Amino acid sequence: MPHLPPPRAGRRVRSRGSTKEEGSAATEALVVVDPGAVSSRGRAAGQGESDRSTPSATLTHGDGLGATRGAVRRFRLTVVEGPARGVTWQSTGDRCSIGSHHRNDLILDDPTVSRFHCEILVDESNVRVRDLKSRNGTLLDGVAILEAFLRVGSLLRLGKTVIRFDLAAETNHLPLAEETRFGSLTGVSPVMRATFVMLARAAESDVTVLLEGETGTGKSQAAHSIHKKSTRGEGPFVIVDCGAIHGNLLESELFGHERGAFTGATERRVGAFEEASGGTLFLDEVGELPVDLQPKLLRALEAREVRRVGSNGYKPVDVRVIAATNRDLRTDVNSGRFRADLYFRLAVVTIGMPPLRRRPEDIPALAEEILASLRAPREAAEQLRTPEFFAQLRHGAWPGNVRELRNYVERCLILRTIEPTFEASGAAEEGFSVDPTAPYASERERAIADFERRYFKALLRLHDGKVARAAGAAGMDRAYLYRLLRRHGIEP
Ligand SMILES: Nc1ncnc2c1ncn2[C@@H]1O[C@H](COP(=O)(O)OP(=O)(O)OP(=O)(O)O)[C@@H](O)[C@H]1O
Repeated sequence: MPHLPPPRAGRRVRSRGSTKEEGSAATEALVVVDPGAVSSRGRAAGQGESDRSTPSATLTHGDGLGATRGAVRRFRLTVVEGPARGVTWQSTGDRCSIGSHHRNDLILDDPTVSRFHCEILVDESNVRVRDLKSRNGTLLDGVAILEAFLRVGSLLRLGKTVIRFDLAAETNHLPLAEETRFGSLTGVSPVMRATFVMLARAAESDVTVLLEGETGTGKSQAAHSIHKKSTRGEGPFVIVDCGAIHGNLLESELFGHERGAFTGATERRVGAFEEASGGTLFLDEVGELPVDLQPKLLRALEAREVRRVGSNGYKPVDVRVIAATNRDLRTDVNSGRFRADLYFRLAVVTIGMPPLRRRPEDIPALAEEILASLRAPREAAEQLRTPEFFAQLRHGAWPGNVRELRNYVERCLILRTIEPTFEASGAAEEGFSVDPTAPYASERERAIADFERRYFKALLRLHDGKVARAAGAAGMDRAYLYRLLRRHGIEP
């Protein structure tokens, strides 16, 4: 698998490590409503989930298209209570962000609604609502939720506003790339091919892009691939890891400094913006940018000119900016940790890199590519190319996504043995394992996915692989159980 090449003239800095409105939600609960309830009302069966969020940007899609046909059910929202009563909204894609800010899909002019209050995401198997750390919380049928499945007729309360959710009979068709590669990224799954469409469109323009996704999902690779395919591809690609550099130094890293600007500034230094001139500046972990630096970055993005620390004058720069984050910055905007104006400057286009657990069908292709890139002796690689090995890979939880997959395959290759995957080892021994370095929302997601996989495997073992019997014993619809088994790649 190709690694990100060392950037030309660039460098990579590795990571170190209003007043309260009415209707405040006192407690929050994670409500998981059986999505089968939606299916039984005529929804198309399928697989995939989605968790990434995006504002109403020019290029959006769901990471949970799960759509072999690239289609998701259309849905409709009706405001039934509150200042916007009577307003209706119909989806044209796979999501709807709701809030009082004008960059939402459904804009609610209600002071009790947060700027980015919540988001609704649809994929082939379910529809979910996710609260974006709103001030007054999101209540689903009277219960405060962080994330929950929606049913037809569900009522969502956001402050003083109540919205009814309905599915339409029609579907929305979302574009999928025919190619199974984009630059150095590989993906055969519909969700990855949908991502490739977004990345390709971003490469055609000079627009600022915000890449969102968990660690190891390929954000850096995506940024570099966009750069290479853009008209700036021959120019420099400069990377600054905003989470790795201390505040003061970060300012100098980004904008440069004059000699004597501060203690230790013995030489004049050109910053990343100037260094990337004619090319692309990649701001990794942009959510870590200290609050006092945010206005300076905003100014640089707006005016396309920078001022070195210790200098009086501004210098124009010709740079395309791509930023990446493993957090949902909208929640940081709500909490005041990230400036809204900077967020919008960065998120002109937002693209979500889907986690590997949402696209297990990509794993064999990725593993093949990893094996080829490791240039191992043929016989050693052949030993691993077994159906058992690939089946095990598909069942892994991969909280570290493609990076973890790569490390795992490499380890197996070196040790010439098939080691237990994360799920098979840690989770089975301890019953439950968590990664406290990962964001809470993604860890919770992973825990739920882990639980489902282990539960269904144990359930099937208990019932000798008889799905109908297992479904009956578990109190589930058989078709729904089949669908979940398919989603998790579990063979009955
Ligand atoms: N779709 C993909 N196809 C091929 N390789 C991939 C893909 N996604 C990720 N990788 C590989 O996974 C590893 C991690 O990718 P990358 O560094 O781009 O992830 P990231 O999202 O930027 O991670 P972090 O947030 O931790 O910086 C790299 O070795 C990269 O080559």
